[in-house]
Amino acid sequence: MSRMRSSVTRGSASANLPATIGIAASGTAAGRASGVVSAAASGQDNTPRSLGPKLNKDFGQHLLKNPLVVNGIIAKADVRATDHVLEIGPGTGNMTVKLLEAAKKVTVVEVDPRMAAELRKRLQGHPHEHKLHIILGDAMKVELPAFDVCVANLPYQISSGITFKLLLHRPQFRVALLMYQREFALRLVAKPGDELYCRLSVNTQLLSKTTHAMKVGRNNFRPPPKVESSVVRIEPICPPPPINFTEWDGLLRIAFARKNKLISSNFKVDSVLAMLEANYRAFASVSGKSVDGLDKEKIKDLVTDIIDKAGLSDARAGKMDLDDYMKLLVAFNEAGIHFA
Ligand SMILES: C[S@@+](CC[C@H](N)C(=O)[O-])C[C@H]1O[C@@H](n2cnc3c(N)ncnc32)[C@H](O)[C@@H]1O
Repeated sequence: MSRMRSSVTRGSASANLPATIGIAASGTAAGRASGVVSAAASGQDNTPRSLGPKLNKDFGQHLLKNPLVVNGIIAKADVRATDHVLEIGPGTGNMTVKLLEAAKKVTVVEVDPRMAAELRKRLQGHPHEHKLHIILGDAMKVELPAFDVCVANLPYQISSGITFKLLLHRPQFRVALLMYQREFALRLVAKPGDELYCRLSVNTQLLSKTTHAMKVGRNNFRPPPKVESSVVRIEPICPPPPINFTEWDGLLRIAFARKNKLISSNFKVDSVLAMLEANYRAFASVSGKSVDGLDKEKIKDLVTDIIDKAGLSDARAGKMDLDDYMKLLVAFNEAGIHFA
């Protein structure tokens, strides 16, 4: 019986990531630096060491060598036989092989041609080879297909960017199981009042339900990274909230500039008032609204009034929830205060 070969596309560079949402979460974007090769903590290494290209830490190449972890991630993704799965960064295919068994189709996006070649070689003659489609390119730049489930042991340097690229992708997917650096993962799931609660938490949770799915120790990777990892389950909120994300993220940037201060004082910083005044004038000129007598002091009074009326005069960014932020954005916009 002749077997169909996997298909390969060279990705086009059309990253259409809207606005600025969530890209710069504070202090979280460190990549995994290479460490010393060592044996898995549990389970068997399913990557033949004699095969495969030299691992490149610039691409975050830390292969998941413990099949128990691979199977655990795929089980939590609840892949159905009818699913089209997207895998970011397949490497030598430790997860890809398992995904092919479970899904109808698997599209992988791999930036390193040596890895893509290795994957093709590994799957040559495999009974599910025909289900595999390889996109050779940078996942941040290529156009992603419609898919049901995303699974990835991510290169950590693209954690924030790829998370929002996925969340803003249309049509929406059902679920994503993504491996992150532990601290980044904890930020994604942090709740108001938690130490790690930040703009990244609020932006992600506006668009999805996030849960911490699994801790993964360093020794499950080859080579082991310097940091611990965690898998997060991400379920997009469907339909997405009808929010102008540029406005939303603009408000959050001001709020989280000093998350433990009173929110009202964050909006009274000189540079913030100047920006709000300029935006107010721009919107007023479009809508024909008068700006007679408008100055920074007037904007300050308006801001104070809005925050008071929203019942947030004692609130601090680090303790406000999604509803508080939504209420505040609506009140600001209704009064002609804009963040973009
Ligand atoms: C942490 S390794 C995971 C490999 C494999 N999935 C595994 O678990 O064994 C990350 C993979 O992503 C690839 N990669 C790095 N940056 C990428 C990017 N911007 N777009 C697509 N793939 C990327 C690397 O070449 C590497 O194969």
